[in-house]
Amino acid sequence: MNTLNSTVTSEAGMPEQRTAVVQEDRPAETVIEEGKTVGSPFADDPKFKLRNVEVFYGEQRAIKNVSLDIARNEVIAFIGPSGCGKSTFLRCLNRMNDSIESCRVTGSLTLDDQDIYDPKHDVVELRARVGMVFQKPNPFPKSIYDNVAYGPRIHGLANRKSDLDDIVENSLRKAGLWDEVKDRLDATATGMSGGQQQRLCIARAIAVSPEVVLMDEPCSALDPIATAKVEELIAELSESYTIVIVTHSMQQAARVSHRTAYFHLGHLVEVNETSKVFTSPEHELTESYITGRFG
Ligand SMILES: Nc1ncnc2c1ncn2[C@@H]1O[C@H](COP(=O)(O)OP(=O)(O)OP(=O)(O)O)[C@@H](O)[C@H]1O
Repeated sequence: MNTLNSTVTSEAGMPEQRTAVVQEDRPAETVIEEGKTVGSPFADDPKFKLRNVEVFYGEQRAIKNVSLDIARNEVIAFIGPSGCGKSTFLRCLNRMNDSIESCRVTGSLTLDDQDIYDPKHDVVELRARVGMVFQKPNPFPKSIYDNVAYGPRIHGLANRKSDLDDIVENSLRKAGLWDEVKDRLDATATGMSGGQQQRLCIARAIAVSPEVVLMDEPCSALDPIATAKVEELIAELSESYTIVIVTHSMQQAARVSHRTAYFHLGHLVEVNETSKVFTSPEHELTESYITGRFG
């Protein structure tokens, strides 16, 4: 028997132990060494630098000593079995977890070397820099125009009506929606199809010129055609923005992302170039997940 001086979690989700005991006849890769991520979790010039991040819901530790860089203008996908902590970790990046009373985040999280959890950090400004698109399209019960104009108005980004018109048009164009809605900007947004609503939410997120867009399963409520449109959009947006996407679909991760991060029971097990993760994963748990042995 070998003894590891670190916390591990077994593939079967056995309780954590501070000291891991590995059976000789069991490959070492089936255990997770806490804080050790295989592959390439770090970048030369990161946008986000995340170190030893832990997230607690009350006593429950949902994210366990995760360190990761998110590079400028990359699309990185977070994948892993249900409940492994993908959304929790994503929500740390613009402090969306702040609204959950029992939630506590520790570790170092910087955006362009600024500590985003510094109590002096302006959360409204952070969320303008790091926008978010949710699983279910959630347009405001307002007109299409007002949905996109909302952010620029509250952030004072346009002095004149014509400036606001330009922002609305550009955002809708970038979201691939302008031609479909330009003749009915005053129509209520909730009357649009689900796919159009989700692209409107993307237009709303980019209207405030964010640097990063977080997407939490943005296509899970969409049909295949609407999904394909959003995926095309992600590829176009990646020229201007850093994109972090949580997805249950491995095919989607493979189609849209440059790097893929595999989470398991709150640990970040492996991060690599997406093609490598899906063709030759380094960690046995990643391989088990992508080959459908669990998940
Ligand atoms: N608001 C909350 N309060 C308490 N526990 C929570 C809360 N949100 C998530 N959790 C717990 O934290 C862990 C990680 O959940 P999270 O939703 O981040 O996982 P996930 O990988 O995104 O899951 P899924 O793929 O099912 O959406 C789970 O055990 C979950 O039950």
